[in-house]
Amino acid sequence: MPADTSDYEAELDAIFETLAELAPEIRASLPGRRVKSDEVNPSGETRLEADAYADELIEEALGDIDGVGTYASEEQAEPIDVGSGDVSIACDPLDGSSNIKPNSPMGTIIAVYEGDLPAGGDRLLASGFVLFGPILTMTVARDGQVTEANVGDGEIDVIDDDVTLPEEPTVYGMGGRVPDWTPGFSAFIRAIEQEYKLRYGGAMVADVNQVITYGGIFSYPALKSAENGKLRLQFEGIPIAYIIESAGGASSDGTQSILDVDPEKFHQRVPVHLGNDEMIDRLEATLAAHD
Ligand SMILES: O=P(O)(O)OC[C@H]1O[C@](O)(COP(=O)(O)O)[C@@H](O)[C@@H]1O
Ligand SMILES: [Mg+2]
Ligand SMILES: [Mg+2]
Repeated sequence: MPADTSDYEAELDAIFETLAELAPEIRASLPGRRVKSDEVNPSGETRLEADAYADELIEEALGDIDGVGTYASEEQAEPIDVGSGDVSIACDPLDGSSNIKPNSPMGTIIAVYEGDLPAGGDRLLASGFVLFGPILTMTVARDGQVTEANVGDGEIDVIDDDVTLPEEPTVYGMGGRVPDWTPGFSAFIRAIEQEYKLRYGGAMVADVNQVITYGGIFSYPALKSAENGKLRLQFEGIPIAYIIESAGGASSDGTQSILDVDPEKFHQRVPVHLGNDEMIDRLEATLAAHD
């Protein structure tokens, strides 16, 4: 169960209003920043100039909000003290940033936690993502409710105040090389590919938004070469799991909700499965049968 938000309404309002204001600014900064920098992030990935720029912009704006004490980013080794206050923000400034080169969609993810990091789903106050697609949108989960808004002009213009996964799933998308999948995960995909359409673009927020829109499942699974997969718990796993669960779906690390995973390390990775309840149940059952 995520944390009680009643003492943090003002901070949450300010955080999401500020993120909406930043969205067009981040988008406008992208065309000139498609090249790689010579830096490597804490997960060992080469940063793009766009990753670094978006991170600075977000740290400055969200770090300035009253009540926000800590800003942490996938792009930085340690959380940063940005003021006094009990609210910590964990951010993936650009999710799927390798998509900038082919000009494909990507996003920004934020998780708002109560207290110090690393934190688990029980200390999450709210989460959201901006999707830099043909339309600039922001999807926010707060108090168990998901809203989608247009933020193209920096204002929150709500399109849907009760985003819910469709009951009939139709799409699936998953990361990792096929020979690197575990036997259980391969068996699950072999079964569902008979029924559903493949949709995978390489940016979690965009791939997850396909699932939110059409119903289905998104996975970045445990791999033979990496038992915790690729995605990071604080910055990607927990915030998106909360959005999917609040929209009536389910999340799993293979055996339990991602919101129940123990946060041990700041840049910890976690296998991620998100989608309609029955597909997550079927996945967990197939993985258990191949254990
Ligand atoms: O290139 P792969 O292995 O399919 O990985 C894609 C996954 O990696 C990510 O791009 C990781 O995010 P970052 O760009 O923030 O590192 C996810 O958005 C996406 O699901
Ligand atoms: Mg990411
Ligand atoms: Mg990123």
